[in-house]
Amino acid sequence: MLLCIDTGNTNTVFSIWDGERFLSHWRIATDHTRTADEYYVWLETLISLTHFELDIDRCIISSTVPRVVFNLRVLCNRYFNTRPLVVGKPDCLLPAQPRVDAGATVGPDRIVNTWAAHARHGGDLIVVDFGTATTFDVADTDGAYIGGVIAPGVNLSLEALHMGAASLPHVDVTRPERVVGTNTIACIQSGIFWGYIGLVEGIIGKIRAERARPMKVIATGGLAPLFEQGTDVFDSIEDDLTVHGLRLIYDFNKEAENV
Ligand SMILES: Nc1ncnc2c1ncn2[C@@H]1O[C@H](COP(=O)(O)OP(=O)(O)OP(=O)(O)O)[C@@H](O)[C@H]1O
Ligand SMILES: CC(C)(CO)[C@@H](O)C(=O)NCCC(=O)O
Ligand SMILES: [K+]
Repeated sequence: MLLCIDTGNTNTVFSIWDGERFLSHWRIATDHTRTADEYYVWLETLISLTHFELDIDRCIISSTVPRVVFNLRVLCNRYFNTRPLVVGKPDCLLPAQPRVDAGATVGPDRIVNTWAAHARHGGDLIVVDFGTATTFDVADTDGAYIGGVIAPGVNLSLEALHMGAASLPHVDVTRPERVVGTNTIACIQSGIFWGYIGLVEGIIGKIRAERARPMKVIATGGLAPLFEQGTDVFDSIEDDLTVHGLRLIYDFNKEAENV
């Protein structure tokens, strides 16, 4: 079985692929101090609550937090007796190379999202990921990442407002009934919800104008279903996009006899 690990700046998702389907999607807060032993105890407990055998012998990692990779490697080596593929490292082959400025690095999650969306939909695409950051990844017709946009994430913006303004409370993001709020919380919720709708629609419109071609828009990340309620720019919402891409990239390396 293949263990796919997707580490974002806020959360890390562990998913187990049995060759035909994902058996699990388990989430833990990203914390660079967590040790391999801690990951294993947590994973083993969750696995013991299911009906399947612990049979992991392969592993692939995407991490936007460089510091956690060391302990994840130790987890794979020590407990699953396998050397993991790490997206973005030279020994992990990519089905399509990012076409960006010489020497520029691209977040591995963005490379993985782009390839996953390409495999599912083909053609020119924009992937919108509502994670810690709100990112837009542009895929060329061959599925290569060719650039994008990074904006502050929804929860980060809410937190910044609360931190920077003495009288503004922390509020949860939700779709407000009206645009014009009649209390502080409703005003903030409107600013965030309709503000991000405007940001997403505006950026997608500008990318389409710049690229001058039709592009499908695929949305992912925990907040995608909420924002879908305020716009019709998304062609599809896919909550498993990153781990799906990890599985595809692992298979690509296997076919190339790189693992
Ligand atoms: N209605 C909601 N209000 C606030 N947060 C929500 C809501 N629905 C989902 N979420 C958040 O979405 C998150 C899951 O999204 P996702 O995994 O894409 O992002 P993340 O884990 O925050 O970011 P990253 O992947 O960068 O670590 C959960 O942590 C959850 O807090
Ligand atoms: C933009 C984030 C934080 C989104 O998770 C991540 O992809 C990242 O750290 N990227 C590095 C810079 C880049 O992608 O251009
Ligand atoms: K993510």
